Amino acid sequence: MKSTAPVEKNLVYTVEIEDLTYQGMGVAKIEHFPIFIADSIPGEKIETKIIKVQKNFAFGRVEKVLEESPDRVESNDAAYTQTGIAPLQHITYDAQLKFKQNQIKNLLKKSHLEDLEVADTVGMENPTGYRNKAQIPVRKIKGKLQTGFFKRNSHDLVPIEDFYIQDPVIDKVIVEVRDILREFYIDPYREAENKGIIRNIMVRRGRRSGQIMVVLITRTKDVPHLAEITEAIAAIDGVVSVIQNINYKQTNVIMGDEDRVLAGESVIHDELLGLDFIISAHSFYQVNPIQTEKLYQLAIDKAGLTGEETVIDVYSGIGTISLAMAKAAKKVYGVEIVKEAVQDAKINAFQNNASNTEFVVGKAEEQMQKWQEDGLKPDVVVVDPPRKGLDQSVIDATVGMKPKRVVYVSCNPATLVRDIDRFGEQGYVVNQPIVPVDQFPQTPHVESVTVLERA
Ligand SMILES: C[S@@+](CC[C@H](N)C(=O)[O-])C[C@H]1O[C@@H](n2cnc3c(N)ncnc32)[C@H](O)[C@@H]1O
Repeated sequence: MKSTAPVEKNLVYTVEIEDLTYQGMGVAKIEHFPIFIADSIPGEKIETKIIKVQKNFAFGRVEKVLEESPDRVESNDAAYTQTGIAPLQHITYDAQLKFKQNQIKNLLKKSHLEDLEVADTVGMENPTGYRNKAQIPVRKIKGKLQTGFFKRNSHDLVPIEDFYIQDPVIDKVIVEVRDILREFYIDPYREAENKGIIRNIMVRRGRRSGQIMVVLITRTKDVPHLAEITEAIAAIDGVVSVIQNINYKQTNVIMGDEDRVLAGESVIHDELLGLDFIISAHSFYQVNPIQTEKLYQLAIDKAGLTGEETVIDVYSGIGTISLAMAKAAKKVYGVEIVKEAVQDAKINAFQNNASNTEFVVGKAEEQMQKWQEDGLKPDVVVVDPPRKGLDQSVIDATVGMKPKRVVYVSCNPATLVRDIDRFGEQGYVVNQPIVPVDQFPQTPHVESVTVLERA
C-alpha cells in the first residue's frame, strides 16, 4: 500500500521545531504530520533528512541548523545522542531544568489539574559524571571485543570509553575490565544465536565510600581463565566485590537469577544523609547520590515528622527512605518485592541502629491490603514506585488506612499525574507545589516529590 505521508525517506525538508517529546526529541510538523528529530530544540529552524517513515509519523535527522535556539550548546559527542545516553546534551542545563518542570505542568494541564503548582526543578551544580552504576553491553565489532552502548532502538553497539554522565572512575574500570577480557580472548555474546560468553559488565561505585562492585554477566557458567580474570579485576583500585551473574536466556533482561561471588564481598557500602548502606548486585539504589540526598531530604521535610508518627515506606528498596525517616518517626514499615533488597534493608537497619523499622518482602499490592486488614494506622505513607506508578489496589489500601499525608516520590510524571487524579477521587488533595528534582541531568527523565493530604 502506498504511504499517504507527506514526507519521503531520504529527502530533505526545512521545518520549524515546535515541541520536545518526553524522550527529548524535537517535533516538527508538515501538513500536521509529526516528524521526530533528535538533537533539535523548540524554536529552531532546521533542514531535516527523513530517515524513517511510519504510518502516522516519521523520524528525521538534523542536516543543518538554519536558525539556532539560544538554548543550544555545543554537543560533546554524537554517540551520546545516537545511543540515547545523553539526549539533552545539546541543550543548556537551565533549559533542561525548565523542560522538566514544563513536562509536569503540561501533563497536569492535560488532566485538567492546571491549578496545581510546580516548583522550579532542583538542579545539580555539575550535571555530568554523576551516575554511580553502569550496565554496559559487550559485543564483538570487526573481530574485537568492545564495550559501549546500543544505538537508540537497536542492538548495534557503539564503542564508548567516556560515558559523560557516569562517574569517571566507573568509565575507567569498564575499560580495564574490557582489556582484561580481551587479554584472555573471552567470546562476546552474540544475541541472534544466543551464543558467546560475556554479555554485560555491571559496575557500581559508592560515591562516598569509593567501593566498587564489578559484575560479569555471562551466558555460561563456565568461563575460560575465570580465576585469572577474577584476580586481575580484583586488583583494580577500589574493587571490593567481583561477582558472576549467569543469564542463560535469550532476553533483553540484563541480569539472570544465578550469582556467585568470585572475589571479595557480595555487597558494597555507601553513605547517604549520614547513614551507612550496604547494596547488593540486584538491589535498586538511586543512581545520582548527590541529588538523592536532596530528594530524600525533601521527602522527609514534606512528611512533617515530629517523632510520634507511624510511617509506611512502600517500594522501600534497601531501606534508604525508611531509615532516613526512622530518625524522626516512631515506627517505619517497609515493603519491597526484591528479596535481596529486603535483606540489605534489614542489615542496614541494624547497622544504623534503627530498631524502630520493620521490612517485609512482598508485593505492595498485597502487603498494603494486609496491613489495612490488620488495622495498621499510618500517619504518613511514602510511595516511591517504579515507572508504572501505583496499582489501584495500593491507592485503595492507602486511602483505607486514612494517613494524614501521602508523600509521592515519582520517576514518571505521566503515572504521577494519573495517580494524583485517582487520589483526588478519594479525597486526597495537593496543597503544596510539586517539586521536580533533577536525578538524571542530560536525559529527559523527571523525578519529583508531591504531597497529598487528606482533605
Ligand atoms: C524507584 S525504586 C525505589 C526504591 C527506594 N525507595 C529507593 O529510593 O532506593 C522502586 C522499588 O520498587 C520495587 N518494586 C517494584 N515493583 C514492586 C511491587 N509490586 N511491590 C513492591 N516493590 C516493588 C523495586 O524492586 C524497587 O526497589
